[in-house]
Formats: sequence, C-alpha cells, structure tokens
Amino acid sequence: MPALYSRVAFIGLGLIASSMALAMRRAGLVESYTGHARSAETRATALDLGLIDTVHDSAAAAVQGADLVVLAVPVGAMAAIAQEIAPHLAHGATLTDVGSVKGAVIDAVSPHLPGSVQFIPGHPLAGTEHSGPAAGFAELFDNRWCILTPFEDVSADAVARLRALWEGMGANVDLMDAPHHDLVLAVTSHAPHLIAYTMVGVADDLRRVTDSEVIKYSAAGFRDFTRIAASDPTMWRDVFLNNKAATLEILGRFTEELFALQRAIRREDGDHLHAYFTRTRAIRRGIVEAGQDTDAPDFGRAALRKGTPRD
Ligand SMILES: NC(=O)C1=CN([C@@H]2O[C@H](COP(=O)(O)OP(=O)(O)OC[C@H]3O[C@@H](n4cnc5c(N)ncnc54)[C@H](O)[C@@H]3O)[C@@H](O)[C@H]2O)C=CC1
Ligand SMILES: O=C(O)C(=O)Cc1ccc(O)cc1
Repeated sequence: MPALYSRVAFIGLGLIASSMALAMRRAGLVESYTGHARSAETRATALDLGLIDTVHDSAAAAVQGADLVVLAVPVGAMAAIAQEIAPHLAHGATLTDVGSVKGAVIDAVSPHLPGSVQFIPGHPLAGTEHSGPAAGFAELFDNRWCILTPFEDVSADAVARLRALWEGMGANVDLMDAPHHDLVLAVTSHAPHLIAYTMVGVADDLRRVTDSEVIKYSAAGFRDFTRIAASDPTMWRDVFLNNKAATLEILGRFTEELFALQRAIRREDGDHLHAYFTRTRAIRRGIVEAGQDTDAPDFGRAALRKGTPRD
C-alpha cells in the first residue's frame, strides 16, 4: 500500500502514540515520523526505540509541515495543546486525537483551529493498563474498533484517508456522533473502570484480607479488576471529569440495580437473583454468538453453541 500521509506528528508519546507509530511502520502507512513529549526522558526513549525519526521539545515545532497530527495526551491536556499548535498547523492538515472522551475534547480543541484544518476526533477501543513510550506494541489495534466522530462539514476525503489509516493499523472503523460515543463508552468502559477501582479499594480496606491473600485467592474476575485498577490515574481522572454527565447517568442506574440485588440477598429472594443472572447470562451469550468477543478462546464459543453441561 502506498503511504497515506507524508509526515505524522504525535503530541504525547505514550502507550497509544507508540503503538500507532509501530502499527503505521508495520504497514508503511506514513513516510516520516516526528513527535513531542513533555519530558526529555520520554523524548529520548521514543527516539531510541525508533518510534519516531525526529523529536521536538515543543508541540508547536513538532506539528510544522505535518499533514497528520495526532493528539495522544490525557483528555484534560488537549485544550492547552490545541491552543499552542493551532497557529503552526499546515494548511489542510488533518488533526485527530485518541482521547477516551469525545464531546469534551471537541469543545476543548475546535475553538482554536483555523478553518483549513480537518479535525476528525477518534478513539481506538484498545489499550492496556501500561503507560509510556516503551509500553506500545504494533498489534494493539488488530481486530479492535476505532470510533471516529467527525462533524458533517469535514472533508469526506480526509475522513476516508484517516479511516484507511486505522484499517491499515489493523482496526475496524465505525463513525458515530460524539454524544452517542460518550454514552456508549460510559456503559462499556468508563463505569466498569470505576467499579474496578472501587472493588480493589474495598478489598484493600478490609484489614482482615492481607495483600497476599487478595492476590493468592483471587479468581480471574478480581485479577482483571486489579489489572484495570492499575491504569494511569491522570488519564482516568480526566475521563471522569470530562464524561461527567454520561458516567453519572450510568452509575445512577448501576447503584439502583445494586440496591435491588442487595435487597434480594437480604430478603433471600432467590427468584429475583436467579432471574437477574439468567438475563445477564443471555446478554453474554448474545455477544459471544455474534462473534463480538474477540478475546474468547474458540472452545468457549463452541461450548456455548452446544450448551454448557450445567444447562
Ligand atoms: N491507555 C489506554 O488504554 C487508552 C488510552 N486512550 C486515550 O489515549 C490518550 C493517551 O493515553 P496513553 O497513551 O495511554 O497515555 P500515556 O500516559 O502512555 O501517554 C501520555 C503522553 O502524554 C504526555 N502528556 C501528559 N500530560 C501532558 C500535558 N499536560 N502536556 C503535554 N503532554 C502531556 C505524557 O508525557 C505522555 O507522553 C488519552 O487521552 C487516553 O484517554 C485511548 C484508548 C486506550
Ligand atoms: O485495559 C483495558 O482493559 C481497557 O479497557 C483499555 C482501554 C482503556 C481506555 C479506553 O478508552 C479504551 C481501552
């Protein structure tokens, strides 16, 4: 495939930017790579790892001459960076971001941009609990979704090119509007992360359960909570502060259902519990049977098709 862009500038050189650089290099999607990070150590690591060809100690310098600029910093840092780079963006350049929240990023970035810049917000639904330039890997986006939330006035060619870039990095691309994205992500990612943080905090508060017992006896579910609760505190603080309405809406519903389940346990209402768990099990089966559970081993899908021995 011929290169889609001649020069990409990454602002922020952490997990997502480094994975993007490696995935772009894997498929030869861009001709030259540059970037900026705040710390000299991060800049040096990104160069040493061969993620980028050149590095700049200011975001304004990094974006000059780039036909693609990727904002890959915590959501709360986007506004100041947009303000700084706006006068230096090349005419007709595409600006995108990878923030976990879209509405607040659009509000923070758009007001600073000159009319010629094509701003196409994006969000790869792929990540890990690790941060920094050494955490990236080329396969991160393989068979994962990337959601783009462009406004209608953006050039269709620019959107098609960015879509092709994500597909070249291995991702599947969907387009939706920003409020819908923020609600979907509140349900599927943001509220679950908060619940994981809470559960790990609760386990830690239980003085009877020492750290070693928590790890030693934790089954897969709790282990995954501890992994998720090890995610970057700055990034997740910014997610909740910037997707406040949708996460509060979902957490409100969650709290109501949790109270109903608590009451069922207290009243020994087995029918309520059984009916609830039957409904949630059907949801999981629907996901697996639709082939949407990309992490599930094949034997899991086969077993579900046949029906499990406990049915
Ligand atoms: N980590 C994950 O699993 C995922 C993260 N995202 C989003 O991607 C973005 C980047 O996240 P990661 O790459 O995971 O973070 P990271 O912590 O690995 O890297 C962030 C980079 O931004 C720089 N940075 C932080 N604050 C800054 C500031 N005020 N000014 C300039 N640079 C600053 C850091 O020095 C670092 O180079 C975030 O907006 C996050 O919501 C999206 C999908 C998955
Ligand atoms: O590590 C995990 O399980 C994740 O959920 C990764 C992740 C974190 C934030 C996003 O906006 C998208 C994906």
